[in-house]
Amino acid sequence: MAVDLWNELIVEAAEEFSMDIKGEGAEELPRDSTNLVVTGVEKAFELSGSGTPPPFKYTLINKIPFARGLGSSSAAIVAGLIAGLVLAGHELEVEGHEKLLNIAADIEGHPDNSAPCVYGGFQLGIFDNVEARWSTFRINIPSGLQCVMFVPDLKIETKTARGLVKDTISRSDAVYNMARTALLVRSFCMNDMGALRLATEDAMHQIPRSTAYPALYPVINAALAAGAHGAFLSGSGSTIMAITSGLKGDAFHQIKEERLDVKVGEAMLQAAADCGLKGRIYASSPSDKGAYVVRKNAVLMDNI
Ligand SMILES: Nc1ncnc2c1ncn2[C@@H]1O[C@H](COP(=O)(O)OP(=O)(O)OP(=O)(O)O)[C@@H](O)[C@H]1O
Ligand SMILES: N[C@@H](CCO)C(=O)O
Repeated sequence: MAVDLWNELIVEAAEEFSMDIKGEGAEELPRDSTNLVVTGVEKAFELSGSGTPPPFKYTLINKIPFARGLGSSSAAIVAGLIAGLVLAGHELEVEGHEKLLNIAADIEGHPDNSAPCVYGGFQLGIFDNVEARWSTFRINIPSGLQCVMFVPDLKIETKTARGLVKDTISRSDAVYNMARTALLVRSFCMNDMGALRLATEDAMHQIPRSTAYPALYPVINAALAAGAHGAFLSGSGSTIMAITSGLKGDAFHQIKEERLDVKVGEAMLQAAADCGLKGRIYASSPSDKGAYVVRKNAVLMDNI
C-alpha cells in the first residue's frame, strides 16, 4: 500500500557525474553508480536503445527512511526509471503489459513495493505464469484511514530479514495466512475495519523475524491496546505499521486528546522504549497516487 511519504529526484545535464543526497540516507547511501536511482536511469536508457546515459547531476531529496521496510529502494528504482525514460524520450507499453512495473519489480526482485510505488493505492502483485510477467490488481482503500508508523533506529535490510524466514512452511500456517489474506481484502473492500485485527495476524514471517527484533510484538500489542484497528511489520521491517481511523478534517485542527493516531503513536514509542529501542513516529495516510514527473525543463543547446 502506498503511503503519503515521498522522495524527490532531480536529474540535470552536466559535464560530469555527481550526486547530492539530502535527508534520509544522506550519510549512508552510495553516491556512485551503485545508487539505485542510477540503476533505474541506466535501465531506461538501455530500453530506449540509447546505450549508456550521458553524465548527469543527481539530487536526491529523501523523506522515506531506508532499510526500514518502507520501500525506499523501490522508490529509488522507480524514480530513476521514470526520469531516465523522460530524458531518453522513450515510452513503454502500459495497458495490458505493465512494462514499467515489471522492469522495476525485476530490478527489486519482487513487486511488493514497486506496484504501490508505480500506481499508488493498495496493490496485489501476482506472477502470471501464462503471461510470464507480474500482474497487479488494485484493492479499495476505506476513506479516512491513517497509517501510524513506528520507525526505529534499527535498519534491517530486506535480504537479511528474508533470510530469517524458512523456505518451507507448514500446511496449518499456510491455511492460517491464506484465510487472513482473504479477510484483509474483504475488510478493505467492505470498509470493515473491525475485522482488521484478525486479518493482520500472521503465522509465516513475523515470529521468525521477531527473533532478531524483540520489540516487534510488544509494539504491535501496544498499538492494538491503544485502539489501532490492526498493527503489523511493514514489509520486512523494521517499521511497525498501525492502522487507525476516526479523524475528521485536517489533523492540525484536532484536539490532541481526541486523536487516536497520537495515542497509538505514543503507545508504540513507549513499548519500544521499554524494550530499549528508540525510534520516531510518522503519521501518514494512504496515497492513491504513484510516482509522477513534477517538471521537465528543456535545455537549449549552445548553438540554438
Ligand atoms: N537511492 C537509494 N535509496 C535507498 N536504498 C538504496 C538506494 N541506492 C541503493 N540503495 C541500497 O538499497 C538497500 C536498501 O534496500 P532494502 O530493500 O533493504 O530497504 P528498503 O527498500 O528501504 O526496505 P523494504 O524493501 O524492506 O521496504 C541498501 O543497501 C541501500 O544502500
Ligand atoms: N514483503 C517483503 C518485503 C518487501 O519490502 C517481505 O516480507 O520480505
